[in-house]
Amino acid sequence: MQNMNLLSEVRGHFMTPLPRRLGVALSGGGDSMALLHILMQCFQGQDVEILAATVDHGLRADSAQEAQQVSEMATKLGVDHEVLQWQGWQGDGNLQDQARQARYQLLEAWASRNDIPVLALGHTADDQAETVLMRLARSAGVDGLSAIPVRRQLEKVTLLRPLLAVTRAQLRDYLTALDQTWIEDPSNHDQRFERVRIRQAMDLLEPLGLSTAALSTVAENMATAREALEHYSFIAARDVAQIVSGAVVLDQSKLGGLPDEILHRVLTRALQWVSGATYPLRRRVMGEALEAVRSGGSLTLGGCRILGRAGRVWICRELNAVREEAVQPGQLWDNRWLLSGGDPSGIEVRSLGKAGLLLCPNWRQLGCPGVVLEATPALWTAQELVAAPLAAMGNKWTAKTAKSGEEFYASLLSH
Ligand SMILES: Nc1ncnc2c1ncn2[C@@H]1O[C@H](COP(=O)(O)OP(=O)(O)OP(=O)(O)O)[C@@H](O)[C@H]1O
Repeated sequence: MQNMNLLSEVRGHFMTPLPRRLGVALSGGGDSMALLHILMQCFQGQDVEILAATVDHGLRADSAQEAQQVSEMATKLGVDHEVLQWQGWQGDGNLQDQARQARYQLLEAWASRNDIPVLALGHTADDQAETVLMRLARSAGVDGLSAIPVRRQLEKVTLLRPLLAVTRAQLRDYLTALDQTWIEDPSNHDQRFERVRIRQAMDLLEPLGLSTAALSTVAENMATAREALEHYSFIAARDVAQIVSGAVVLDQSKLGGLPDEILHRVLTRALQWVSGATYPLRRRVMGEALEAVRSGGSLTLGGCRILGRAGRVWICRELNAVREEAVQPGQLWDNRWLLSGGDPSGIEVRSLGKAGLLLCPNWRQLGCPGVVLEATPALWTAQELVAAPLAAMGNKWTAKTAKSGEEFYASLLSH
């Protein structure tokens, strides 16, 4: 790709009016350094201020020094730069995943603190192709194979990946022609990482026609298919699903006409929305759930209870999966219910695990009995579940469902 083409490819991702401020997630590697240079060239002489930030994960001995080096490179280019520190690693769980989530959170917070509406990331066509291969290895469906999106809307910031059609080699050539340097991350050669092994395997796949370009095209095709599926799932959800007291309730008589893929999407999102999980459940664990829903049966899955009752299928929270610290007076039962109007110091709420929730008066109301809400399938309304037992204990609470149905329908669309 010639320089001019490279610039117009990147420029083409920006709609007018241009953002007044543009953030760059700058790891200091070749991709994001090239991105910074290209954006500076694209918007030279225009009213777009470019700022950059680097996340120091603090996981390698020289990471702070490297972040400092990146900061100096940016400052030399006249770009305002900030190092964002991550100190959250507790030593257990999936390090890669936690580091990635933390990185995105820190970058998003930085952008929103600095009134930056668009944050550019340096993912390339190679990242896209590698991601498609990794997803193939997990037997992914349309969503997984659509891999890395060009654009994603977060609460206040749009993530933009304008280099997704550009290869890593093109970016290296571009930087070399400008006589610019970058930092090589040693973990890019660490065989323990799946991405590194996949990258090496690409050399063998290329002669078979499984090229970076071909795999990137698969991702593009899948992203188009995904959009169509989301559109129809959204329409289907509005028809078959209602939100009742924080539960998703499906009308079983309407499910027969739905293709498996559409029902799968509605159900996956329903389980994710009810449980509050960060990620949707994997496709391979959803088969049983689909069957239960179609047959009106019951099942516990992913922190939810699926309950067939009189022509309707309820997808509600499994009490046993609610963490104790998530249950608080005022915001009861991991944010399912909002309580207001009573005396917040007058009540204690405890999770009893399998047994249910215990609502008991504290020292101010000694003498009143506590109320145990059983975890066994009872399909309470907010009033029945919360306000009535509390009122019986002399507390004048009102309760309303904290989660809105619109939120659920919107969750079927990726933004
Ligand atoms: N430490 C960092 N600080 C700032 N930006 C970073 C950092 N690491 C990665 N990035 C940004 O993310 C882009 C992609 O890098 P990389 O492929 O390592 O990220 P990733 O987080 O694994 O990507 P994803 O999780 O989205 O697949 C980089 O080009 C850069 O824009």
